[in-house]
Amino acid sequence: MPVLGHLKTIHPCLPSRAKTRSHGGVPVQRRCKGSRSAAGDILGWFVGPVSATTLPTGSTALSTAYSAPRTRPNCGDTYIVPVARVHEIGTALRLVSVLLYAAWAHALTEQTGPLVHVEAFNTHVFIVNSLKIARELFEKRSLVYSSRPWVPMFELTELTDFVVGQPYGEEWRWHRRTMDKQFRRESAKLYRSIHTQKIHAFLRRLNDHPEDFAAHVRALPGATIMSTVYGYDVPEYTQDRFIEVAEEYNRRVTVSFTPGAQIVDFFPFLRHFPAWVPGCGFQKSAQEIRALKDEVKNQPFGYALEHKALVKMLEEAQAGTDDEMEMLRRVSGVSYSAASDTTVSALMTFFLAMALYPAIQRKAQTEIDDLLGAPGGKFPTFEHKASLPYVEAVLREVLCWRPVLPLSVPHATSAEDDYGGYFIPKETTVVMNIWALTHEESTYGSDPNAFNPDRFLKPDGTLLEANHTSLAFGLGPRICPGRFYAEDVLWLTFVSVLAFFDIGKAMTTEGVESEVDAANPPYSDTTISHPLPFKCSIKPRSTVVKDLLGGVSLQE
Ligand code: HEM
Repeated sequence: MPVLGHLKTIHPCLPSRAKTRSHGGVPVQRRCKGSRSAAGDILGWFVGPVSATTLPTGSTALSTAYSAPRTRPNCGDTYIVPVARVHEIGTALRLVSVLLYAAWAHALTEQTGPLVHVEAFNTHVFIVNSLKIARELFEKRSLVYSSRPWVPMFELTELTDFVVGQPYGEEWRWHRRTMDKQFRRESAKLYRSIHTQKIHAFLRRLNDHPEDFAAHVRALPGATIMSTVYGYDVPEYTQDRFIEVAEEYNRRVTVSFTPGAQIVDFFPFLRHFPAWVPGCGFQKSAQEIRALKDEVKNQPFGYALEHKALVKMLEEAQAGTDDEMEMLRRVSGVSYSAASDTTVSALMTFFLAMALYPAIQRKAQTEIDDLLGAPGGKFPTFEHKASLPYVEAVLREVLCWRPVLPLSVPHATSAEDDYGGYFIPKETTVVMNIWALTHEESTYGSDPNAFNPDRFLKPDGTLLEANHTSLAFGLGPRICPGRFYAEDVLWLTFVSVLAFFDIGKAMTTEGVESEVDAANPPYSDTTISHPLPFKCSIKPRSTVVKDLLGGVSLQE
């Protein structure tokens, strides 16, 4: 079989300029003595840098790699990986994408160095695995490290309409200021009555149909954000056009932007070719995504203006110029995409963790019961937040144990830089490995892989000062603007579910608890990582709870 390409992973530290040859301004390292020939079997190749078991399936690449034991590669080794035994180019490109993920996954383990360089098809990616370096690059040197990589599919699908895809510069600043204004800590508090209303409706659905908990979880963040941004109430239990389009947009964007998923990612000149040219089917896909994006941006915004919804963000739109109106359309348009899937992931991790760690669930419930009385007596509210440190610790641990975006959203350099004597060229992709940062033993203790909220508490049960949660939202000027909002939705959902329900492992048909590996439950290897579908048992904690939630009137 022909060899179609090479993927090099360089482990685990960057070469200094003095020690390496330079190729196109980028350091090149010596080849590892143990490298095998280009005719090698692809599985055989990965015995070295990446676990062989991660490769053929792809879908389990990250989760497998988290646990796969492996030996530490020698500092400075270069692994040349042949992409062989591949029958057609599409498969080859997908495979390269899997290889990239697998290489990144490898970087997730503590055996690698604090900074890893991966190169594929002349694309250079630096992965930051240490909090110290992350703070240095993304915070102290934020002028250089706050842009986004240029990806042909971003351009073709006009992702740069949205703040998340915009390069660092004036337009991004303008969008970002508006976003920050609407979602900063104080503003986020204004949306708490919306959260309360939507979360109470969610509890009622959970009570009525616990077996459909995943569907209820999926609906909740969308309902809160649509109400917050557009004053639009998503109808319950029925198909909704705004939600359908936004979900379809999210799905298409996720699939299309998997690294290497499109041939145009490797051969950018193809973006100038029309869709009918063989191999340019990505053009049709890009056109469909553009149409969905326009719908996401325009339709609910039109609704809000038509109904004169006095939503905070849109108050300014009434008197805005055309440019300001377009900016508001975009800023509100990105909110659903950014808020929904991310929050769903964290909510699902919560249900999973509670099913897997019953003692922790009991401890949180005891704290709540001590404050509110017997289950079903009272609804928890934001007023109770400061008195429930253990619940807050559960929230922090959910976000750190299985970070929603394990590799964040890629950054890019807007100028060349030297770090620790190593050269990082302009327009290099730089990935903040949130997973590695939230599993650093020096910060999180000796067993960072266990679900253990106590790591955020002092011996007297009060919370540690440092807000570790924020790492799950990134660092520096591109830190998630929706973090306060998201934390509010998550906190009230967690505390309410714990107050009213017991979550346990699902029973098999034989009546025994189904087995899940508590230390390493399977997750998807997508940019936003989700627990793979699982079942659990959800039961009201008392008949009082059942009656309370079954009642027609729910507290606002
Ligand atoms: C659990 C929920 C969430 C998590 C874990 C999360 C995490 C993140 C992360 C890691 C980034 C990338 C930061 C970077 O590039 O360094 C990000 C960006 C972003 N998030 Fe969130 N997010 C969540 C919810 C939300 C919500 C609710 C909103 C809006 C209301 C939001 C809006 C955004 C936007 C607009 C960006 C792009 C910022 C920029 O490029 O300047 N996110 N988020």
